[in-house]
This record gives sequence, structure tokens and C-alpha cells, in this order.
Amino acid sequence: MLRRVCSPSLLNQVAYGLNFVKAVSTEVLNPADAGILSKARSPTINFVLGGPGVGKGTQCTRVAETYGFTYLSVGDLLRKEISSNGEYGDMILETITKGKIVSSEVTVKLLKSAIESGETNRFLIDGFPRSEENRLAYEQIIGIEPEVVLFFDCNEVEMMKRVLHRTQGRVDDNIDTTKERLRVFEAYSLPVIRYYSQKGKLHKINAIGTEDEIFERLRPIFST
Ligand SMILES: Nc1ncnc2c1ncn2[C@@H]1O[C@H](COP(=O)(O)OP(=O)(O)OP(=O)(O)O)[C@@H](O)[C@H]1O
Ligand SMILES: O=c1ccn([C@@H]2O[C@H](COP(=O)(O)O)[C@@H](O)[C@H]2O)c(=O)[nH]1
Ligand SMILES: [Mg+2]
Repeated sequence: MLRRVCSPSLLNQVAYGLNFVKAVSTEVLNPADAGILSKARSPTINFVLGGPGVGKGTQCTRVAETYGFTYLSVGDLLRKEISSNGEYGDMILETITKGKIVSSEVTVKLLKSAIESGETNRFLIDGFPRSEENRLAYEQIIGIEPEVVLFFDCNEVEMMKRVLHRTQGRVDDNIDTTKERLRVFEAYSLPVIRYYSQKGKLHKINAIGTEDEIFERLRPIFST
């Protein structure tokens, strides 16, 4: 049964995730941890998922401004780590250039620290979790159940078009890397989307249309 639905690399990712979670689980249980778990506040988390160039960042910026969220793009956190010559910079640059997924060890650490220093207690987290391995690591290390999971849905031709029209000088905004990102999205991110759909948390948004039209589709979710 597993052989029919999981590629060997997906199984490797899950196995790696479980080992990683086991290795860091003492951190979660340690009362000396000065992080999220030991703070009296309990943040609200919302995840925003969708393929490359679908418009996550564009819409998150508007939602965050309109509804008072702190916007965290995990891709931006990784790019900051590169530009500041951080500890993991070289490895992150190589991974992003290839269109692959950076290990949970790094992303969850960066994300945890960003949540802890967030300006508000309500977060829109863009582009994470990108795989079941990411999700498991997040649950073990941060462990705050998301309230809402948005999934921006769009066809691949339109996503490719949007990426290639973007003018931010990103190393991954080219045809070959985007093809790989689309493949990675289907293989690793769609299972996460299915997971949250089964939990009744997923809001699937049609991402075809103008930016204004898409934003109007989001209002009912955050206006309540
Ligand atoms: N509804 C839309 N119609 C056409 N272009 C759009 C739309 N929304 C965003 N764009 C443009 O598409 C490009 C990608 O948008 P954005 O950066 O928000 O996507 P993203 O989902 O965050 O992508 P990535 O995952 O690669 O970071 C940008 O140039 C943006 O201006
Ligand atoms: O959780 C994450 C988020 C991002 N990455 C890597 O960064 C690039 C760009 O991410 P965007 O969300 O499109 O800005 C992505 O292709 C991955 O290589 C990641 O590994 N994990
Ligand atoms: Mg983005």
C-alpha cells in the first residue's frame, strides 16, 4: 500500500523527520527553554500554502496589513540568512538555487525565533510547512496548531508565468528551478495540504484573477 502512494525519497524524508524530531524532543521538554512554550502568551498561527509564484506573498502582505497579522515568509527568513552570511547561508543558497527543500532543522529554528520576536501575537506564515517532514518537526518543536490553512490553487502555466514576470532578482526565478519547485510542490507539499483538508482546516482559494479579486475571496475568512 505504502509503495503505491509514497516514493522512496518521500519515505526517506519522513524517516529523516522522525529521527530529527527524536533528536530535538528533549528541547521541547526542557523547562529551561526560554522560547515559545515557556512564555505566557499563546500565538495564533495561520499557514499559507501554494505553488511557486501563485501569489502567497502578495496576498499575505494585504491580509497582514488589513487584519493585523505579523507576516512571516519562511523563504524570506532563509534569504535573510544568506544575505547576512549566517551559519547556514551557503547550504540554503545551494538548496534554493536547486528548488529543493531546506532541512526542517534549519527552517523550524529560524521560524521559532521569528515567532518569539514577532511584533504581534497573530501570525501569517507563508510557504511552510512544505513537506510532511516539516510539519512533523513543527508540531514537535513549536507545536501550536494552526487555526486556518490557506491553499492558493492555480494551474502550473500561470504559476510559471508569474514567476518569470517577477522582477526581484531571485536566484530561483528561472524556468529550470521553477520546474523543479513545481515537482517538489506536488510531491511534498500536496500531502501537507491533504492533511489539513482532512482536519477541516483548509481554505482552498482560487488564485486565478486579479489581486483585488483574490483578496475579496479572503475577506470572509478573516473578517469574522
Ligand atoms: N493575481 C495575480 N495575477 C497576476 N500576477 C500576480 C497576481 N498575484 C501576484 N502576482 C505577481 O506574481 C508574482 C509572484 O507573486 P508572489 O511573489 O506573491 O508569489 P508567491 O506565491 O509568494 O511566490 P513564491 O512561492 O515563489 O515566493 C509577482 O510578480 C506578483 O506581482
Ligand atoms: O519552508 C521553507 C520555505 C522555503 N524554502 C526554500 O526557499 C525557496 C523559496 O521559498 P518561497 O516560499 O518561494 O519564498 C523554496 O523553493 C525552498 O527552496 C524551504 O526550503 N522551506
Ligand atoms: Mg513568496
